[in-house]
Amino acid sequence: MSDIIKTDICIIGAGSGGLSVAAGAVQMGADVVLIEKGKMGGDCLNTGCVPSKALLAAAHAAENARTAFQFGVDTGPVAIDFPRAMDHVHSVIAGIAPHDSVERFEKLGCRVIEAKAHFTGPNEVIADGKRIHAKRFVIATGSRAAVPPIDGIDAVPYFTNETIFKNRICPDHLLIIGGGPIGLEMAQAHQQLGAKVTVIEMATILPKDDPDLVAVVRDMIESSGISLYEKIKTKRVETHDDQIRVIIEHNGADITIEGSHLLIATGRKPTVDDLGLDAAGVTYSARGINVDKRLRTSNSKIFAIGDVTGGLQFTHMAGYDAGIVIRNALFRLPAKIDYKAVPWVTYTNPELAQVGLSETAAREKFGDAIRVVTWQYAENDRARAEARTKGFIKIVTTTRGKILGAGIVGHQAGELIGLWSLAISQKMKIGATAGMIAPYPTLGELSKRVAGAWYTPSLFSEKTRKIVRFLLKFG
Ligand SMILES: Cc1cc2nc3c(=O)[nH]c(=O)nc-3n(C[C@H](O)[C@H](O)[C@H](O)COP(=O)(O)OP(=O)(O)OC[C@H]3O[C@@H](n4cnc5c(N)ncnc54)[C@H](O)[C@@H]3O)c2cc1C
Ligand SMILES: NC(=O)c1ccc[n+]([C@@H]2O[C@H](COP(=O)([O-])OP(=O)(O)OC[C@H]3O[C@@H](n4cnc5c(N)ncnc54)[C@H](O)[C@@H]3O)[C@@H](O)[C@H]2O)c1
Repeated sequence: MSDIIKTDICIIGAGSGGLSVAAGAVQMGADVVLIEKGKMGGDCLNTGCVPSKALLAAAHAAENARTAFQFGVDTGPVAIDFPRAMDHVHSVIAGIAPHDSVERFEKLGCRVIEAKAHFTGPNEVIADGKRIHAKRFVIATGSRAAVPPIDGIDAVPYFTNETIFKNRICPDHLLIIGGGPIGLEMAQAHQQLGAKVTVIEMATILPKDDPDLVAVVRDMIESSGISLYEKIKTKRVETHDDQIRVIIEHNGADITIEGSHLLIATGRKPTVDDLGLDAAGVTYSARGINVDKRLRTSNSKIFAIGDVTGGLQFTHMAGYDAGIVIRNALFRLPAKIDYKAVPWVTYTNPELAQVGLSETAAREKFGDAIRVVTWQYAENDRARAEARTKGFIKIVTTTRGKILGAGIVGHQAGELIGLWSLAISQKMKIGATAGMIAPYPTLGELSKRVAGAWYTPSLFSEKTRKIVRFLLKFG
């Protein structure tokens, strides 16, 4: 226990947030110690974004084959080899892993310690028997699945995001408690790979998203054959022979749903246990570590970023937070977080993407002094050519045309939302997108057309017609 390492920055957690701080800081000349107790790359690489999107890609491939007949392409019955779909998932992880590896970070110049870390005081962390004293610490310990205290839950086997990607047998009937992004992405992935799926949600699905956009996803979920129960109380879970039973209360009566497997996808809890936060003088709650706008904790030499702060739990936000910390810790700039233009995407088919204020949030802030314009995928020629006509784009502006928020539900919505993130972060007006030349035929034209729709009432008004008729009198 006598080794003392003195360093500029000590980072606890090598997930999306910790790795971004480490890579940035070391390449800018700081001495960096990076500590990871599990797999390098954290949740996103090993048990989150990457495996979920890889499994969805396999599932969408199956669905595309099933629906290819509409293009005159007959595939015959589609056979799913579930273990090979999982092999695809793990080959994608393995392909990305070197980028997040101990070897790469050591090559960059970081000292990587593979052990569990905890604070022993305001300026000391211990890991692997080494005492680390740093000018600044960064806590980037992420989050884990929060399992609700449902009666009987401790006596039934269930998956969380940490175990579901290890499963190599296609469930006969996957029961999913929780209809957020994890629940819905996994529901669609498994349904398209051949499982029967039931989703049980205590509120409404995707409760953080615009209900008009969510309605399109709900329609897709239900029409694909997934059973969906919303506004439901889960009373109890139990095993029966080799099956799992979920007992729910529906319209005042108890209903028993029986399935072969259970996935819990009911949100996250921050990883704050056994970190010695009290010794470090860092305050926290069940939601996560408290931080100010510069991401400093109650101990100003210790920063916290990413999921552990309980904010917007996305990989791109952990990366964004990392940039704020680098500016504060390395350059002593008072950089502050600004979450006005944070996009997020749920990668179901159709995808649902959102950035800025939703219509509801905008009405709460501006009352009726907003304008809302929409444009349907069905009116986009590329969407028609690809038979992807479900969905629409919705833009919310001030009455003077400042863009406040954008929501898109439809094919490739996640690829389309970037333009609107930029527009909001740069405080652009709707005229900028209306005037943009969009290549034809692309889904990108949706953005131009919805912006054009903003001008339709004034452009094709009686007043404009009068002006045009007047000007035409002059030849
Ligand atoms: C199924 C699923 C799908 C997702 N899909 C997406 C998506 O498509 N897009 C998106 O943007 N986000 C997605 N997310 C969210 C995303 O994974 C997280 O927001 C992101 O990983 C958070 O990064 P982080 O660095 O804060 O934490 P993590 O990635 O969780 O990293 C924290 C690291 O800290 C380590 N650690 C914890 N305690 C200690 C300790 N005491 N000592 C040493 N090390 C420690 C952990 O082992 C872990 O490696 C998904 C999440 C899940 C679960
Ligand atoms: N595409 C993406 O970017 C993506 C994908 C997956 C996860 N994530 C991130 O991971 C986070 C966690 O995802 P998540 O889906 O677990 O959490 P979530 O908090 O977003 O959704 C959980 C859902 O479970 C419901 N729920 C909670 N307790 C319940 C109970 N007892 N019975 C029935 N329903 C219950 C909630 O009402 C909610 O709709 C997300 O919020 C997001 O930040 C992102």
